[in-house]
Amino acid sequence: MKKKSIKDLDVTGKKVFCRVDFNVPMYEGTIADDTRIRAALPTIRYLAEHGAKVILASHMGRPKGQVVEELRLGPVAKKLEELLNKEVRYSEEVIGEDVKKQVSELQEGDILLMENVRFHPGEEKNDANLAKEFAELADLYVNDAFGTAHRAHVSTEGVAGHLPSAAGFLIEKELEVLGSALSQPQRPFTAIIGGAKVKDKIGVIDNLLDKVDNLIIGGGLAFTFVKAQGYEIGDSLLEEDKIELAKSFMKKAEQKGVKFYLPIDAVVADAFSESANVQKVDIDSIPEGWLALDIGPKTSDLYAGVIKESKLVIWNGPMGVFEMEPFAQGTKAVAQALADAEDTYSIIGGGDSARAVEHFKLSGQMDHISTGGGASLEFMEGKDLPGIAALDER
Ligand SMILES: Nc1ncnc2c1ncn2[C@@H]1O[C@H](COP(=O)(O)OP(=O)(O)O)[C@@H](O)[C@H]1O
Ligand SMILES: O=C(OP(=O)(O)O)[C@H](O)COP(=O)(O)O
Repeated sequence: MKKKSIKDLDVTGKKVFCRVDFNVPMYEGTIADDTRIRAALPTIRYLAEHGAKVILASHMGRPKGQVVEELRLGPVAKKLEELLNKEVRYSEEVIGEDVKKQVSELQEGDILLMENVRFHPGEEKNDANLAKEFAELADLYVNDAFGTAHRAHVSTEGVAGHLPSAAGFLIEKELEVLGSALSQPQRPFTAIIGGAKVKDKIGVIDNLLDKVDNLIIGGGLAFTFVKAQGYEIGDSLLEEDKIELAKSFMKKAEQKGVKFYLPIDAVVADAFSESANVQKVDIDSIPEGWLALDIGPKTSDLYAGVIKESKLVIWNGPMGVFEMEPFAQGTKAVAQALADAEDTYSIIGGGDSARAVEHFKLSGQMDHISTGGGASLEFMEGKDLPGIAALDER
């Protein structure tokens, strides 16, 4: 089931609705990491150089169907202009008169970025009317938003039903690299899961247990498991209704002979702040009212040892709140262990994990840095990604 590539489309003179993932981390109004924008450049350049009228669509953050000023794509349009060295038009609305007018004015090779598609309440509901409205803007649909390919939203899935469609270069590359690493994984195969999107990732763990030899848990996610082990976790991140599920995963791991690693110590703070009081404690001693914001040094050593012995490691989600110096050590230790492990093929998945590796200046020592966190995980689980499934076949 090979999907069409943009090279299979005749794009010259055509209006191409191109979904990209410009969900980049922002810090005080500026783009903290432009990896995802750079990753989309080959497709955007190809379209423009082949005379397409390019309409770019992306989301940023989770504005839940409302306009959130800080999540406007203006800074992204500027950054894109800088990277392409070419004018990028920008509309401050998702759909409406301004977008329509600007689209009608596009000449061959011109590029227009529309506003954050998640400002529209229909986007995440995969609303049929919005899909038609997007489709009416264009002649062709290209999806290059690998990071959002696991979402069945209008701009990633719904609109594909109305237009001839194809995958962009980034999606092709991601599928090729991830597909070949996972078709017959080198073993021991280790997955490291961290970060804060507990709801999203907890289900992934279930499926990974069928595939991996070692499963390492860190980040905010870990504390639902620590609680399930029977320890007190103070005010750490907790998904109360997932405790039973966490218990069942630990049982499944045991039955399947998968080694399941959880933090044995933690860095705790009395507030979610860089200037909080901080201490390192064993996992059974998290004080009441304190928050665990990083794995501790004993855990870092334990995890580094497992990484060293692995042949393939996929890593999604930081081990702690690495953006704040006092809670960055765990993430740094894991990144460093991956960088040092020469016989280990390392795949980094996800915006924040990629940002962490970049932050520690270790990107060059990783084998593949995926632009998708949740998307790469779901792909590795063997799930169909709706944003890819919806594209035309060759
Ligand atoms: N112990 C923790 N408590 C709260 N937040 C955490 C903790 N550990 C990591 N985080 C946060 O998780 C965020 C990343 O989570 P997530 O979006 O799930 O990762 P990714 O983008 O790599 O998939 C980071 O901003 C980090 O600060
Ligand atoms: O950043 C993203 O996912 P990731 O954090 O799993 O890499 C994508 O842009 C998808 O965003 P979403 O998880 O809000 O749908």
